[in-house]
Amino acid sequence: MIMRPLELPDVVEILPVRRSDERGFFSEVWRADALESEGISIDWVQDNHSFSATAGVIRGLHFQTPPCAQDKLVRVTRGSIFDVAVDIRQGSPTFGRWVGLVISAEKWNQILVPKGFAHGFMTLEPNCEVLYKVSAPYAPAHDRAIRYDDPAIGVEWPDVEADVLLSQKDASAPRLAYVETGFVYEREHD
Ligand SMILES: Cc1cn([C@H]2C[C@H](O)[C@@H](COP(=O)(O)OP(=O)(O)O[C@H]3O[C@@H](C)C(=O)[C@@H](O)[C@H]3O)O2)c(=O)[nH]c1=O
Repeated sequence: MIMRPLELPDVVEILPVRRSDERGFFSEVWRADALESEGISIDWVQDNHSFSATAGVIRGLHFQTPPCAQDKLVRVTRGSIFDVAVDIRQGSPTFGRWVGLVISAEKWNQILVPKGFAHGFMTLEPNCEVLYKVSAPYAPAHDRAIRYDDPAIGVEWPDVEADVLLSQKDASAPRLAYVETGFVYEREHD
């Protein structure tokens, strides 16, 4: 597995190796011991799978508040998405900043979005299947959404020449300034 840090510290792109032969391919998509040697140790407790039928579907920006916060490891087995993580840790030097990258079945890459970040994605084509692991179970009372187009965050969503399609929850989500995220930035020890 190749690890590639992104512009926001702690958000990481992971590139699993794909071993191909005449039958197809085999790939280790998560391996605790390999990631532990990179300083990443996470106990996953739930696997999610979502399907979006059209291009332009936006899900997000979502997170669960502490103590039900979730790390997420996201990958795509069909189609492609523009995936976004936003730093929502109060006091963080990068609070409110976002990072985005294309995750696709073709690239076979993954993004690790840690606790303290809101997460969302836009489908870049029809029929996208997104799979992700989370480190805490779904807790509806702690589930929060932030507006995908909050100007204070300024995510540059790609132009996919399709109407944006949102859930009702996401269409009425508040801006980050009005959300109590519950995350406080902890400076790393020297
Ligand atoms: C997230 C979740 C939803 N649900 C239910 C609630 C609802 O009836 C239905 C759809 O839920 P949502 O509209 O919240 O689904 P969706 O908008 O796809 O939410 C997801 O978006 C991405 C960006 C994330 O990061 C995820 O953590 C999650 O928040 O599924 C579960 O049963 N378990 C879960 O873990």
